[in-house]
Amino acid sequence: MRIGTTLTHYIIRNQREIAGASGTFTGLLNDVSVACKKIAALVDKGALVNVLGSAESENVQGEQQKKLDVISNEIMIEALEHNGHIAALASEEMEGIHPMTAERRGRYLLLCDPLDGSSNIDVNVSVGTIFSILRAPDDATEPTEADFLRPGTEQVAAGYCLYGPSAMMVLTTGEGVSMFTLDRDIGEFLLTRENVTIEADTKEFAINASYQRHWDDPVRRYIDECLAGEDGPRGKNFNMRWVASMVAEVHRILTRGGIFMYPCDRRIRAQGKAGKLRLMYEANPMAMIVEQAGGAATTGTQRILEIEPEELHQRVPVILGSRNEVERVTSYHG
Ligand SMILES: O=P(O)(O)OC[C@H]1O[C@](O)(COP(=O)(O)O)[C@@H](O)[C@@H]1O
Ligand SMILES: [Mg+2]
Ligand SMILES: [Mg+2]
Repeated sequence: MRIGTTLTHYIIRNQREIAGASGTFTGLLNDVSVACKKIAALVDKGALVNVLGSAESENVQGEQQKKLDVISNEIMIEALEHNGHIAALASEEMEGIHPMTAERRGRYLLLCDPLDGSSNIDVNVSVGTIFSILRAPDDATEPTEADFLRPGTEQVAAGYCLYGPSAMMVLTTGEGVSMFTLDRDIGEFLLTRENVTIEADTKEFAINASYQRHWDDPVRRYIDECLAGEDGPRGKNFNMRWVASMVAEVHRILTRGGIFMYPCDRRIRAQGKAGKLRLMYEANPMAMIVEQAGGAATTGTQRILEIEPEELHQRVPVILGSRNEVERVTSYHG
């Protein structure tokens, strides 16, 4: 499609090709983009408005919430609640699902991490919103949590909005990945890149190396080999990055390749968890985007998109990005 096309027009054009499309999906993506524009405006204003700092509360996962975590969650609910596009919403910041009333019940389910990378809010470093869209069950009965527990292969669409120097919406509906940049003067996301692909090889990895002493052998081996550079078995030097906002890491990988790892380790296992990142709000949508761009995403032992979810707030190890590197780390787990 023509570079500069608005996100709304882009979605309408896509949907026109689908027989029987009712406009609900177009409306839903429009709701999400409105919410993201509102969050982008707040992130942009930062210390000028009262959105920085702690909210003095914890979310269901026992994590300290930031004011902007709570506000972003409210913005998502408000944008989606009245339009009849979704049957229910699930969010990292809410313990249970948020069902719509019967008269407002739509055909889709939306899952989101309203604000990803919250530790970066107060230091003015990139954060983002991640979302995943599933189809609601046909029978139009009251949606339940069980309706959300579907493998990532069933996602109808996934995307994120990066609040960086520019705000960017990155979207897949299962036919490749497109990027839109927010033109703040006209308040629209405009298409700036289509058919995004991730190089199969890379010389850049991202991992929080402060947990090195807790790592399992396969992860330790992979990183040791990268660090050994030209003199080691890989025969090339690697660069390292860690933003601590998954959205920013994935965006870098979509732009110039790389591998991102948040593995399970002894520290995480000792807390009774299987990983740090959330399957439904982080791993699944990002895995769909990365695969749609020709990359790969595994837990080390399994393709992320094929995991059968057991609970809404389930956590998983994540290894994603340039295909050959992800396959290498995964083979070390074999
Ligand atoms: O602080 P750590 O352990 O490096 O973790 C950073 C990771 O945590 C996350 O921030 C989790 O997201 P939230 O901010 O939504 O909780 C990821 O985006 C990021 O990759
Ligand atoms: Mg997150
Ligand atoms: Mg979050």
